[in-house]
Amino acid sequence: MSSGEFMAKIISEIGHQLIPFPQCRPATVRRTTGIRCSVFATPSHEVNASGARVVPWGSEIESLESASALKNWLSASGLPPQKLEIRRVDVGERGLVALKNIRKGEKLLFVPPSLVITADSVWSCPEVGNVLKKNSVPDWPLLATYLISEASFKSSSRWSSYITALPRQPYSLLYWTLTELDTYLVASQIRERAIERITNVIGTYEDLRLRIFSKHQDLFPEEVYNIDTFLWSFGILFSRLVRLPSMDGKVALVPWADMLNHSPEVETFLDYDKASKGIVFMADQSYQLGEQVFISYGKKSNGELLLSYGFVPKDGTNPNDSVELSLSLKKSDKCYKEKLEALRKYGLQVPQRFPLQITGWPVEMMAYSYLVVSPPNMRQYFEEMAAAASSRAASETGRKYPELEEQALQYLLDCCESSISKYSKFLQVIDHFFINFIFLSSLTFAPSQVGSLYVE
Ligand SMILES: C[S@@+](CC[C@H](N)C(=O)[O-])C[C@H]1O[C@@H](n2cnc3c(N)ncnc32)[C@H](O)[C@@H]1O
Repeated sequence: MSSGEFMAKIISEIGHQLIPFPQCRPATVRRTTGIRCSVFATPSHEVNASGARVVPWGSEIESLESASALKNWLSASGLPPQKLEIRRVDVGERGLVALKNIRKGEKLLFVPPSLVITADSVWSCPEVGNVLKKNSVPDWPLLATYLISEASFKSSSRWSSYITALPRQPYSLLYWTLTELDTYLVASQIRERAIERITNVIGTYEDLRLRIFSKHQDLFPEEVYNIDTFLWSFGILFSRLVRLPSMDGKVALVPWADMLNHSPEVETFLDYDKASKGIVFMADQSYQLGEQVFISYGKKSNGELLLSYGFVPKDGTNPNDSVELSLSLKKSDKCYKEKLEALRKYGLQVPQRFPLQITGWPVEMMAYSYLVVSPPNMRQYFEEMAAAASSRAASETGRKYPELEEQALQYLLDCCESSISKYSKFLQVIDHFFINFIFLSSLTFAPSQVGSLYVE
């Protein structure tokens, strides 16, 4: 099936049917001959335990051999001596650990700009880069194509050691089948966002293929530039690309620094330091020799971390975790029309989603709930409640209606229960899933990472 057909299928079948993902297509091995700029392009896609096609570059994530080759190459290319070292770690499989005791506030890690990949990086095949730039391809698809192009040059590419150390199959929802999304994320908004993201990646590839690749087949052979390699490169970008605030938000892949794993308990992040002219970050806590050092990928919920990085922190460890609760007017409400009008006036929808955090919920959600349960004799307050629910009326936000309090809370409780009840199917399949997981190791997340999906 072509990626276009796949996209049409995923759009038409977003429902509950089982559909194959593109990596399930039979692996075809073709060799390129005499292709200028792609002389090393001979990908022979392997198939992993679950039948997914994996790219012929990168390495298994547990491989430390490629990581130490990366370190040697970086050192020879200008990476100064570092306070951190790549090791196998308990959280994130591979990560950076302290080579000495580190004080809070200490500047950690230094990567010079010459070792950073951005949209301005030099291409091993300049013609490929020129064609993309002439067609005004934006940064993300440009970088995705850059990674594939450099990977196809194998050891002739400047980035060969870096690419070899990248995961061959990044942990990413891009590799989940629709059945897996339906099974494990049935009641989560992340399911829709994952489908949207997969559809966007496929759409982006299709756009590049039709607009550019098909017109320059000598530069962009399908053996190299196909949906499997694009799923890989976008998976790498989603899980490793950083935005550098001090470089006007420029996006970059920062070899070495991208070996840092995320902890919800730290706030420090990577940035360009204008004074020392390199990528650095400050430790916001002290570390003992041999301890893993973390950065923050942002204040993200467990669902958002799963969406971009393919993992979920251990239960209860993410203070930024939140789930979205969907509230709606009751169809049987005698004042349905009036309430709907009031909500629309303040830009609210039916249903409307609100974020629920372990630490509390937004006052706007309570106001929406008051409106849902308020009886006809309180119609003079409908607008006031809708305004408070939209947070447009600062003075009304947080106002209480004691006579409605119990009903409003009961309504919220019912909504929570109804949302959680969608996971009954999940609970039934979980045992089955674990048995399969142990024997096939076929899914892209570890059992310890599954637990908190339940609460979404
Ligand atoms: C920027 S990379 C970090 C380096 C990565 N561990 C490696 O070996 O290539 C991001 C990926 O690391 C893993 N990761 C990062 N933080 C994690 C955490 N707290 N728990 C589990 N996996 C994590 C996820 O697979 C994520 O997609």
